[in-house]
Amino acid sequence: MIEAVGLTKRYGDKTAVYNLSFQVRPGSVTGFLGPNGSGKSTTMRMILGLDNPSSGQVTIGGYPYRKLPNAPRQVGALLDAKAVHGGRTARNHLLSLAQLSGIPDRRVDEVLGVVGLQDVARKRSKGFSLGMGQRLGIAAALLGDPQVLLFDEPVNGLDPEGILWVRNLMKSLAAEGRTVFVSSHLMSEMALTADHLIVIGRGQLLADMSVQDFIAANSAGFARVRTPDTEPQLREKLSTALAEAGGHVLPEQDGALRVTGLPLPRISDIAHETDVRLWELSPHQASLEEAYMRMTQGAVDYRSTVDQKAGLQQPLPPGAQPQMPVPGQGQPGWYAPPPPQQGGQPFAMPQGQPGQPAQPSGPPQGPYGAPVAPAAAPNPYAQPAPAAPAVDTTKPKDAR
Ligand SMILES: Nc1ncnc2c1ncn2[C@@H]1O[C@H](COP(=O)(O)OP(=O)(O)OP(=O)(O)O)[C@@H](O)[C@H]1O
Repeated sequence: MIEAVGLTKRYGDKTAVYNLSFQVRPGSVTGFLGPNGSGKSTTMRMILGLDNPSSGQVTIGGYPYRKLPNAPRQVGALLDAKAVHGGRTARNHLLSLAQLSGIPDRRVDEVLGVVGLQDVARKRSKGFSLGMGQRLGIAAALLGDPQVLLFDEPVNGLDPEGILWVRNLMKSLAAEGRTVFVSSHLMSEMALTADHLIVIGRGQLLADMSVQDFIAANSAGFARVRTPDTEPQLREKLSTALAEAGGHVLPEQDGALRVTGLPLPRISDIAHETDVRLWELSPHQASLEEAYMRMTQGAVDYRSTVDQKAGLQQPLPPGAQPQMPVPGQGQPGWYAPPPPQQGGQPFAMPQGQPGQPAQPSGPPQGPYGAPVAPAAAPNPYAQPAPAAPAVDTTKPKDAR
């Protein structure tokens, strides 16, 4: 088990991690989520003894990493896949790691097989693609057959087959009773891989709960309602009636309506009363991505702006319609419906000073129950956000 208690890391004026306490338990995959710069890598580095906490502590099996007996046999980690000697072959890189930790040479060939690099084992790693580098980093993490594994964005650069392989690998490692702690920005992947989530924002704990609980706590389900495409006036009629009944109605890209605030039977009754035929009425659960966006939107330091294209865009071809606004696209502050029992985000960013308890109240609500981006939410930890373009999280850190 990994246990952090009051973990804090300051770099000069910058507080990267503040008073973080959590446990990562064996037997499940624990996802570690947070916006860019929220402190995930810093936390992982402290777990691995690569950085010293300013205060607090983090232990693995009760020991700080540096005091763990034979740590490389107990803990495997992928932090930065590019941190290899590019002039060495993949096999020699792993052999040198194995020899340092008293791991037999035959284990190197085993892990090369596990990650699918056996055919390039004798090639220098500087010629490796991003995905091959990731596989080599994963091989290094598996080398000592450790009980505790940390992976920082392991699927970066992997092809779909590789992503599926990593997903199954994480799950099988956890099923063997190991502790698996994995960070990723790919929410769809996390939803399929992780059992439990630890979410941080600006260095502080936002959530520590199962994936199911996280989604339920941060977004309500919604109904998709579709009226006949051939009769657009029915759609308008139903929208008005649903809104009058207290529902929140948003258009979906395919012409359906997304309705929150009304139970399905009520929507059906309203459609019947207003004499509107339905082609679809279906219940939906918000995705992990939507729940995550809702929770963390107040803790994002690097936010993109709409590209105005300086008037350079081509005029629409004759007859073409401008795109219909779609929930979550180009609508700042719209993420997923809030959970009804909470009336909003239950895990708002702490508004107080360090050391003071977080305020449980959610951010101000906008139309459709969506929280309005806090205009001047005091953040005692962040530096002023640089006027930088959005960070492309699909690229590895060293390629951004
Ligand atoms: N060595 C350092 N010196 C100064 N500041 C640092 C250092 N390492 C990290 N930071 C700062 O600490 C904060 C947390 O960074 P960290 O890399 O841990 O975030 P992250 O959650 O891993 O981000 P990302 O998702 O972009 O990888 C950032 O503001 C970063 O600039």
